[in-house]
Amino acid sequence: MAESTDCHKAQQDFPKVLILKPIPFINLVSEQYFASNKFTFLEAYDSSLPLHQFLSTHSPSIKAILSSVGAPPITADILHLLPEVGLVVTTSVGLNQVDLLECRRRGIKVANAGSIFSDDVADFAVGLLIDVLRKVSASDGYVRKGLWATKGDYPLGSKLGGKRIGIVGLGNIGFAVAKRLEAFRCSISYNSRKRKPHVSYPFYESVCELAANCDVLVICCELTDQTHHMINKEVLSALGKEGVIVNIGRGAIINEEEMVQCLVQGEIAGAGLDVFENEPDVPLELFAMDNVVLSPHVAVFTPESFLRFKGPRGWESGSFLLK
Ligand SMILES: O=CC(=O)O
Repeated sequence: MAESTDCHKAQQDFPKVLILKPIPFINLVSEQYFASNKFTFLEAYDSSLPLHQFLSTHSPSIKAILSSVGAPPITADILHLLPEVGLVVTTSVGLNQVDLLECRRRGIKVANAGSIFSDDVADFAVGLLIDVLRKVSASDGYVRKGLWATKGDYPLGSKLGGKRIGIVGLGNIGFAVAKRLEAFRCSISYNSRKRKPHVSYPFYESVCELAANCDVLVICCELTDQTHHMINKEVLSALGKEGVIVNIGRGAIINEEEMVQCLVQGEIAGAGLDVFENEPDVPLELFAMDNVVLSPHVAVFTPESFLRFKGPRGWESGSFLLK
């Protein structure tokens, strides 16, 4: 009994790490993760207290925040309630849910998943593109509904090789997508915040010009104030009636309403979408379109990548990059 009380006391002294929403797929590592002997995890989502009250109650002991894809935003208001926080870590690549300016202002360190899942996301982007062009999911549905036998052959898809691919955001993921599509004999060009001096792919300063010179746009950039709704009707019209868009970045980089309109009116040919503006809500119009492939934000990583970066003593140092 004394031992368990001591143990309980010792645990109370561990630095507290706040979690605002269950970490997706944490079952991949869960037992060791929650048995940490270095931290106590405080799961705000399990508390019956309203969030602000929960945070005020625990605020002196919360030293770090663990975030993830789809977690509530870590705003200046939340950070204001947590004066002892010195570190925010997210299992995601995207940092759009973290107020980075406020973190910088307060000297809070921020770490994300860096490039450890880039291959997985890039594989998925190529998968979505092949699916849209060659109608893999649509023809699967055709066979399953028994329509092959009653209605005959399904329309053929379009060839990937030779397509002009525009990568929007040539970071780790964008580059991994480009390398894969080069192997399919596609030609690559890109738009990024800045021209990359060591990259020979043609660079377009304007995303609209990139779209006008491509058959496919693959959205790989971060969601920021600058990229919010950057892909709008004008860009999609420039991509044109034969054009296809793939999004594995964040839903709100595309003006979803305008994209749906373009798809409904046949102003672009198709879309492969892993991310949406208001996840998990997906515009209903898309459900009826067999030129659109939908997935529920799963490009993110595979169990293999997740486990590869966990050594016998937990996460290997260097897996998560400090920003
Ligand atoms: O969307 C996934 C991520 O940001 O890791």
